[in-house]
Amino acid sequence: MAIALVGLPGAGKSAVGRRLGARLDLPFVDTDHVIEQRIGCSIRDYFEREGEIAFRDLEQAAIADLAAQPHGVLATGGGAVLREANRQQLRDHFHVIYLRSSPEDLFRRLRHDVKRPLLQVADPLGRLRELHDARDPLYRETAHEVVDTGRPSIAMLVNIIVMQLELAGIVAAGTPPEEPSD
Ligand SMILES: Nc1ncnc2c1ncn2[C@@H]1O[C@H](COP(=O)(O)OP(=O)(O)O)[C@@H](O)[C@H]1O
Ligand SMILES: O=C(O)C1=C[C@@H](OP(=O)(O)O)[C@@H](O)[C@H](O)C1
Ligand SMILES: [Mg+2]
Repeated sequence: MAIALVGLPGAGKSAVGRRLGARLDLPFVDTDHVIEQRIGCSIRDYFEREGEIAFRDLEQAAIADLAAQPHGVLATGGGAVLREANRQQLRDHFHVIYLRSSPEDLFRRLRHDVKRPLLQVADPLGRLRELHDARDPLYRETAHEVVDTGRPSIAMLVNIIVMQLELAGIVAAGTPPEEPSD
């Protein structure tokens, strides 16, 4: 079974994905982590040094590799849906869930974050609004289902996703629920 999470930076793809993998007893992979292992430095440093297009090429290669043997829970980077080839690979080989969030909620979560290169600007909330407008249709086009992340905690989101996967017959019913620890 292969599940991929898409959504804007801060939507919870990495945090929810890790806990979802543990809950379903499936391996968890983060494309950003795969890329960092390959380049031997942080994505922020790579972005600054080599530019966005070089990063997108690495991201496309990582997604193609992971889609060749789809298994487990995959957290993508927020820009993975920008390329048509990635959208197709994800849609064809994974059950894709769009973690939808408002720019305002994301801003609250990421205000003090320094790791996300696209948000190191004077007006990060404005940038998040632009990213949301440009990408929301692409996330929707790629995803098989949409989960709203505005109010639920990470633990609740894991429970909501498992319930939806059970209802859709993608995982067997009866996985014990996540403890609400946050
Ligand atoms: N639903 C949520 N409620 C509270 N905090 C969250 C939620 N989703 C994510 N976070 C927090 O927001 C930050 C960004 O989450 P992360 O998983 O790295 O996002 P992404 O991988 O989508 O960019 C992390 O500190 C994470 O713990
Ligand atoms: O939105 C984007 O274009 C990006 C999101 C990041 O991942 P997260 O969505 O996990 O922050 C990372 O892939 C890179 O900085 C580019
Ligand atoms: Mg992430």
